[in-house]
Amino acid sequence: MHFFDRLADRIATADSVVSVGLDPDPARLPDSVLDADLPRWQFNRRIIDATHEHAACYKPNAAFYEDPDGWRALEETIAYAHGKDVPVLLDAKRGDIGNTARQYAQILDEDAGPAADAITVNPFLGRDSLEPFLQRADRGVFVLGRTSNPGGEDLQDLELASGEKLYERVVHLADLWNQNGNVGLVVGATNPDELEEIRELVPDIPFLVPGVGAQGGDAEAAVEHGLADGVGLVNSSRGIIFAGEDADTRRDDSGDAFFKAAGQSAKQLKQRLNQFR
Ligand SMILES: O=C(O)c1cc(=O)[nH]c(=O)n1[C@@H]1O[C@H](COP(=O)(O)O)[C@@H](O)[C@H]1O
Repeated sequence: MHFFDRLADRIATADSVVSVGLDPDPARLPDSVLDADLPRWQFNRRIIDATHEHAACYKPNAAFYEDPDGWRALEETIAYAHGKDVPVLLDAKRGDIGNTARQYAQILDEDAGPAADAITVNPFLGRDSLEPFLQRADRGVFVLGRTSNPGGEDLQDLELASGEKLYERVVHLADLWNQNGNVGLVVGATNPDELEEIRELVPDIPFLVPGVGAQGGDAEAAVEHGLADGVGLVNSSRGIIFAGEDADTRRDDSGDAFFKAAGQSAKQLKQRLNQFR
């Protein structure tokens, strides 16, 4: 089954386009998980328990798992999310020469262990760097289009000789690369004008829209322009997983209040986004 069909099913089941970002910064974990064998896995497990009814997908960012314990935590997390019928979008922003890209793409391969259902990729190295991902028709490939960070404009807004901006060229290429119907675009909620413009350029491609919550992006624009035929994702990471981070809650041994706050935050974001769907 194609990734975007699976995602559409999940969006319908959860009545939600919320992507819950699993970015378990070790410096911010609550005391209740610190004694566990794998604190990041214990943290994610409790976040998933608290939020799964409201999650269209989980988006672990690979940066928070790039050490031996981290990869174990990530594998457990992917398997657990799948056990709750929630797809996993690995935010790894991959992009390298073909020979290397083939290795990176193995994270989409179930033979090698719990596999991500989709991945974010960086288009800077061009089509061959993305080919090993694009050819996996059953997996989603989200190409960075216009990112949410302030420095995104340094390169992405550059005007080419053709008069197009660089991000517009990337969007056009992503459309060409979408021969298997598995390409999405990453467009930050902090750029509502670009969101609207990119949606006009590619009416049929689902977006992953990060930047609501901690980065202060525009939730209404994220929904209005992020969805293609009702399919797309609006991500919040810190705004959900650390919603319970006041000093008392964080030190509480049971963790109950901490994780309850994450569940409430995911539910509130779902309800807010649903007003605009
Ligand atoms: O690809 C991404 O998900 C991404 C692209 C982008 O333009 N901006 C962006 O914030 N992200 C990721 O989305 C998440 C946002 O986290 P919060 O700011 O905590 O909600 C992080 O994992 C970022 O790496």
